[in-house]
Amino acid sequence: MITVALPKGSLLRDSIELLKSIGFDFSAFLDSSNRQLQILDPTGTAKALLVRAQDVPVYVQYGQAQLGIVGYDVLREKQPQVSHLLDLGFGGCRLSVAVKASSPYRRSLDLPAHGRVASKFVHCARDHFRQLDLPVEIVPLYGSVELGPITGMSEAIVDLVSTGRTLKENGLIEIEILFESTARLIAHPLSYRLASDGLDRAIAQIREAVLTPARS
Ligand SMILES: Nc1ncnc2c1ncn2[C@@H]1O[C@H](COP(=O)(O)OP(=O)(O)OP(=O)(O)O)[C@@H](O)[C@H]1O
Ligand SMILES: O=P(O)(O)OC[C@H]1O[C@H](OP(=O)(O)OP(=O)(O)O)[C@H](O)[C@@H]1O
Repeated sequence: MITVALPKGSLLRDSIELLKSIGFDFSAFLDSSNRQLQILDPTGTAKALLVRAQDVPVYVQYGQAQLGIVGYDVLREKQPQVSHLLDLGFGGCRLSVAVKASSPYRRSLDLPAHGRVASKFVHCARDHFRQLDLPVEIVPLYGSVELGPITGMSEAIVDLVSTGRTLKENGLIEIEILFESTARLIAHPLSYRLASDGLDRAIAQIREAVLTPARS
């Protein structure tokens, strides 16, 4: 029995579609009335756990799930001890620095020393400003990070940008990209090495499905 940890939110639909293309059906997680956090595929050969995006690597690192699907951004932020297997190609976004469009800042180095930067990605943000040798205070938030500069709580944010619509509608502009992100397939290192429970076959099928443009 293979167990896969799936992220709630933005990546869920594409993750379920990908697994469906290799014969595992977890579409019950897309039903808004569903409250089950663990479901069996109808064939009884695989199980899925529905977890918060940032918790996917936790279940994989500790071996409760042999496989997981998670954004590269989360892997950069959390640095979990998991095997990185495959870029799945969906969930494209980037981690960027953004400021109020009306501010004078046009690159990270324009920000004032000891200014505040709000982010859900505190480690990535800290690393970015440390590399620039610019001392800033990183203010940890859990969401709606754009409110930092809008309310005057912070000069800047480090947050995910995809279409750019959220920034635009909140009067912010992107001034620097830290890195690009897509969804990744990760594995529990020991399970991957032992290739137990048909894991190698499932990984090969996922690889094939990702390389084949049209999924059924
Ligand atoms: N706007 C977006 N467009 C495309 N992919 C995104 C977007 N926002 C986030 N992602 C990707 O989806 C993953 C999950 O993001 P999502 O916004 O669903 O959850 P979250 O808000 O990070 O998690 P939680 O709600 O548990 O705090 C991110 O780690 C990223 O890889
Ligand atoms: O560039 P866009 O396509 O507008 O997408 C970017 C938005 O998506 C994510 O927010 P999410 O929906 O996860 O909300 P939260 O992080 O604020 O909780 C991210 O934090 C941005 O706010």
